[in-house]
Amino acid sequence: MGQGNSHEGLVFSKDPNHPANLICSLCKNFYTLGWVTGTGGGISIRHESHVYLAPSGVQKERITPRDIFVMDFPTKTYLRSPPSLKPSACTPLFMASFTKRNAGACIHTHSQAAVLCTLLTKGSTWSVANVEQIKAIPRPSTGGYYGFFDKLVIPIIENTAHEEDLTESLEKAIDEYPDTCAVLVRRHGVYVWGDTVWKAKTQAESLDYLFQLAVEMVKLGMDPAGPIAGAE
Ligand SMILES: CSC[C@@H](O)[C@@H](O)C(=O)COP(=O)(O)O
Ligand SMILES: [Zn+2]
Repeated sequence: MGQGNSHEGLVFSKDPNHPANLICSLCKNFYTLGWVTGTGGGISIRHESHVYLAPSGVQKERITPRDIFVMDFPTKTYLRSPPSLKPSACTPLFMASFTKRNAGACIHTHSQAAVLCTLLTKGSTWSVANVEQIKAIPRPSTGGYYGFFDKLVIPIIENTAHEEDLTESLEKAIDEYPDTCAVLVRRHGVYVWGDTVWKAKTQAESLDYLFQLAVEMVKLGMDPAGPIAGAE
């Protein structure tokens, strides 16, 4: 065991639902979806007072629990730092969802559909309406979820040279869009969070479905946020 691995109990568990195991299995899953290819993207999980983070610049689908960083959430100090690795550059962005929204997990993808949706508009939001999958997206102001006839609006922030420099604009978007569970990053990807890791996953999947659908709709000359044809 190298230096920095003194807290093995924090990451080694036979439980497949232990956050350190989940980060590894979900990254494999996300890799097959094209969300975390070429080291981009990732996921962080907050469980009780601990935040679990992947290392930076590594092939995310090959991470093992040995590589996982653990932060003490109240003090923001690292309890476990694997030697020769740095925590994900997305850490301050994941932390924004934990501190501002009390999220239990935050997923960052480099999904091409997400990137394309940021290129379909020069504006600061992306919208979709009247699609069944919208109903999987929570709407905190109502205490429930979006309805089929609602318009879902996701803020878009501009990309920066370095991931951590996105923090201020992501925090601003979270404040300005209290109903959003995601922020798109132009020419880069999306951050999606949820109350639990499973909610974050279903919300990220639902949003990616909507991003892919919207791209196809635009190719067919349809407006993803427009009214239902014939119902105007
Ligand atoms: C392909 S490099 C991508 C990184 O710059 C960044 O955008 C990213 O999503 C992952 O950062 P990382 O520090 O590897 O967790
Ligand atoms: Zn990224």
